[in-house]
Amino acid sequence: MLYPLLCLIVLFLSIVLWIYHWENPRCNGKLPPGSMGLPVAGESFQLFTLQYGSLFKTSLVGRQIVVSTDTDVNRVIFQQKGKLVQSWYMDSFDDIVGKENVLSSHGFLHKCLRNLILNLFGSESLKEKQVSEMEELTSKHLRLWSCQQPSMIYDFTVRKLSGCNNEKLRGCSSAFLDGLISFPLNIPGTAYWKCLQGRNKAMRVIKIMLEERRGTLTKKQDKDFLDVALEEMNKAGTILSEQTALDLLFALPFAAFESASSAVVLALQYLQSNPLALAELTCMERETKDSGITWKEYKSMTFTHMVINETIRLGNIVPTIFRKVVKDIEIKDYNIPAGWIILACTPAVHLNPTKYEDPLTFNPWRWKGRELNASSKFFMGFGSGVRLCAGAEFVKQQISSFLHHSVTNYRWTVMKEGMAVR
Ligand code: HEM
Repeated sequence: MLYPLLCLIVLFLSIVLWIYHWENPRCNGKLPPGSMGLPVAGESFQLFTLQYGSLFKTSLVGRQIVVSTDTDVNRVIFQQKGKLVQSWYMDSFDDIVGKENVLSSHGFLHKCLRNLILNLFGSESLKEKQVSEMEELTSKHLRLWSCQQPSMIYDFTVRKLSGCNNEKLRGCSSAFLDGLISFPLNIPGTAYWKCLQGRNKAMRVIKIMLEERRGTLTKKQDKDFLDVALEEMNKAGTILSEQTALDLLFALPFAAFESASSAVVLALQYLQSNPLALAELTCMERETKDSGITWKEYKSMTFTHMVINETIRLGNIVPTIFRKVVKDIEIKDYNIPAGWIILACTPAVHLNPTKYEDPLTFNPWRWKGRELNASSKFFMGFGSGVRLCAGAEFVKQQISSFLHHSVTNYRWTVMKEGMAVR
């Protein structure tokens, strides 16, 4: 009788201790305010109603988390080069986009992947050549749009990566995109399962593309990502494995397509409801109206850049960025222990009325006289610091080309009202 009773008391005390530790996590200082919520579930269900100020602790799906909408804290975190914090994404995200994806990679591997991407998508490689390629493709796709074939951004990214438009690869994309943001339940029939199936199919196609290219590798001038990746993989002591290259080839078109197409659609929606902005965009003076836009012209399209920044500011395309704390951080009188996740909500500053007057209004003119860079203290739509979006210049150029052609050569009407949910 005594033994079961003792067991019950021990069990009870262990549960009480566990709940106490859950609510009062270990910390070498003061944690930010907030609550850890219920054991395990944390505050997953209340996240969007929490009100503890701009920096608070909580727990979401079993993780210890500090949420930051504080611009200074976010800036400090983004400037870190992996010593205090590391980029972090959920395991289910890594399962889908690949374990060695650029977003989750660190140190030398991250540097190597980032350089490979910037070689293709950074502003140096964009200049004249890309402007004309983009022009040609935009015009072609705008014509195709009348036949309902909107896949411009996806096709262009795949072309830059592999030199061709692979129909089979495009076929895998819809299943993949449906499941990218879904509950990670790998059971036949679920969106997540379909997504992993889509990934497997796409990876088989990409592997064949890489194999075919391996057999025909030549020293050509105009290299795509397959050429560059194979060259890098052939170097002695390289850190780039075949799997990493395949993961990158798989993930980039989707990353580019998802974000850039959202931005284009939002820009059109905002412009449609703001005739003054649409008129100003339409009457851009051209040196020679019949030829394509030059790099110099693209750089001087100030109002277009203002429209793009305003769209990204208002559009919340990337609502949060995650970092994992690798060494205790002292910040603003608080201590964030190693192992915790920081969820940096960059859009909070974009909608802060003290930084942007009447923040929910689409007003491209507010950017007059402000910096139009991809990142500044009050604009982090493309992230900031060492992980600043590697496709920022590329996507801005894509959107500029698209907006210019659609407003100068076409008129559009809204056929069915959509609703953007923030
Ligand atoms: C409007 C469109 C886009 C938005 C709003 C956007 C936003 C972002 C943000 C916020 C980050 C930082 C993530 C972090 O710090 O963890 C990021 C990273 C990245 N983006 Fe974009 N992005 C866009 C388009 C693109 C495109 C078209 C490409 C591909 C060419 C691309 C490639 C990347 C890559 C490779 C990274 C990782 C950089 C690194 O970790 O060093 N993005 N993007």
